[in-house]
Parts: sequence; structure tokens; C-alpha cells
Amino acid sequence: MPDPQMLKETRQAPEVVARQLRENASLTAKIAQAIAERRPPFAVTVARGSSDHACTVLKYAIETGLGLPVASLGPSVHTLYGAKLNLAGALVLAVSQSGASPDVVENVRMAREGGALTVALVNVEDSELAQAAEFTLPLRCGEEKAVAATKSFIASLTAFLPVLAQLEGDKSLNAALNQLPEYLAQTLELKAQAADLAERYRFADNLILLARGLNYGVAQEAALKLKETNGVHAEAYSAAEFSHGPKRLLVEGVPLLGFTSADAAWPATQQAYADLQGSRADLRTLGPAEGSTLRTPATGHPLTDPVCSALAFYLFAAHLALHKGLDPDQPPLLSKVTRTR
Ligand SMILES: N[C@@H]1[C@@H](O)[C@H](O)[C@@H](COP(=O)(O)O)O[C@@H]1O
Repeated sequence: MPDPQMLKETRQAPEVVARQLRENASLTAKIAQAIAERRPPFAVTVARGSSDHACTVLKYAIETGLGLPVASLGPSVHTLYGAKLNLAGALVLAVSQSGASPDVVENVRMAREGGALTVALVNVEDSELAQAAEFTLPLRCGEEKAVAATKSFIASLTAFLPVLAQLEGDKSLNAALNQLPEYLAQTLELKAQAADLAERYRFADNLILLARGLNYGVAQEAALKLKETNGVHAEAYSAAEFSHGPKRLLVEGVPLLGFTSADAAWPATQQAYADLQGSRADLRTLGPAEGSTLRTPATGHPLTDPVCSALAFYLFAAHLALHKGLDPDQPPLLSKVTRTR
């Protein structure tokens, strides 16, 4: 069987990130300047699905880097309840591949009319979302055809990082970003190992994804991808939150896949994983930490490591579907662009 479109697009990640860095440089500088000048007291994100999970990663990146609180907007507050939130002066980040979902567009319009600094991270550059926001940061993925987002998620993780690097004066982040296409290419070489790991989950009906902090949004995205492309009931938990109740599921034999990291959250996460293993959990791991079952390249910066982890997970998810004889490009009931209000 030829490679599914999902895998083909996954393999474009290195060139997408390289292109984005190259073509967005002056735009990211302008956005960083606007943020520095207007000094927003807080930020909100507006997104659905995979894009919303990229926003979870961004939330941790912005909060740990800038100390700026970031909240996720519930779109229906405006679109269905008709409320106008007071977002004057706030930074509003909308993320969408298509830029077409009315709820995201309407919330960005409301925010801009109310005096927010609106930035849209969007792949389709002539979309309604791009027109609604004051600033557009194109994802530069090229057309994404597979229903399951892969390269657009990766591009959503990286698009705002040069802005953060400039605002924080973080030279090591710029260096890590410049190296990232190479690390993503190295990650793609893990294909056979990802396929081997996937083989072990072939008969799992349920899967819990664990992570902390910067990787939590990647775990959310992984859970969504397993539902979409594999029909597996998967949920993401903070490795801390899991102990507050869900841990009970270990007795039922539910398998776990934990994301590892090389950041300030790792010692506590590692301890949590060790405790779970002590409780006989069926736990395997993915990420840059030594000893991870699927070990991704260490990129040298906590904000770029999750990008490689997400890419490695996509290899895992696509191969899991192939092991099961499923076509990840034909998920039942789903279509590429979902329009909600
Ligand atoms: N990230 C937000 C969630 O935090 C929120 O709970 C949800 C609600 O959507 P709605 O209010 O439109 O039902 O929207 C997005 O996904």
C-alpha cells in the first residue's frame, strides 16, 4: 500500500518549518514590536481541535517566558450567548489551518472591535480569519489535504516562537529554531522505531496520554489523533492530574504513553512515571529524556523539544493505523474543514 497522505504531510515538517522561519522573519519582528509597545496585560487564545492543542502549548510557552497569563476562550460565550468580552488591550491569538470556522472568525472580530491586539496564525492566507485579525502570521505549510492535521499542527507550534525569542531576547531559542529543521529530519528517521512501538498498542481500545507543562498540549493532540485516525478512545492528562482520580483505571489495565521532556517539569514528571511504574502501570514513554521508549532528538531548548515529540507521535499514530489495516486518510464521519459556531 502506498504511504497515506497523512504520512506524506508528516514528512514535510522539516521543509515547512524552514520555510516558515525564512519567510516570516520580518512579520514576527513587527508582531513582537507591537506586543512590546502595547504591553498587553493578558492573552487569550481562540481555536478548535488540533489548533486549540497548539494553543495549550503556546499558553505554557508564553506564561513561562513572558509571565503573561493566557486563557482559552470559550467561543460560544460570544457566538451563542451574545456576550462581548472585555478584551481591550489584550493579546488575542487565533490559530486555524483553514481560517474558515465562523466561531473563531467571529470571536476575533469581536476582540479587534473591542481594542485587542489580534494575531491570526493561519495557513490559508486569504481566509476570513486572516482578514479579521490585525496581524496574520502565515503557517506556510502549503496545502494540507489529509483530514488529520500534521504539518499544520507542527507549524502552529513554531510560528509564534520567533516572536517570543525577540520579546525575551532569547538567543538560544533562535539558535534552536534554526537547527529545528535538522532535528525534525532526524526525528523522521525514527520511523521504524515508531512503527515497532505502535505494534505493541495494536489491540488497545483505550490509551491515556500523560505529560506536563509544555508537552501537555502535545498529549492533547496525540489523544485527538488516536481518536481520529485509529478509533481509539484516548485521553490526555497532566501527569499530576492523573493521580487525582483517573489513576484508578490502572487496575483495569489501561495502557499509558507518557511524554518525556528536558525542561523544568521533567524531575516531577519522571517521579510521577516512576510511581506509576511502581503501581504496575503499562507505561511507555516518548520524548528527549534518556531512557524514553521512543527517544526523540534533544533540540537544546524546552520550546522546540515538543515539536519533535509531536512529529514522532504522528509517525506512531500513522503506523498504528496501518498495523490495524485502517486508512488514516479516511476517518469515518470527518472532513477536512469543520465549521462550527
Ligand atoms: N479551548 C476552548 C475550550 O476551553 C472551551 O471549553 C471550548 C468550548 O466551546 P464552546 O463554548 O463554543 O462550546 O472551546 C475551545 O475548545
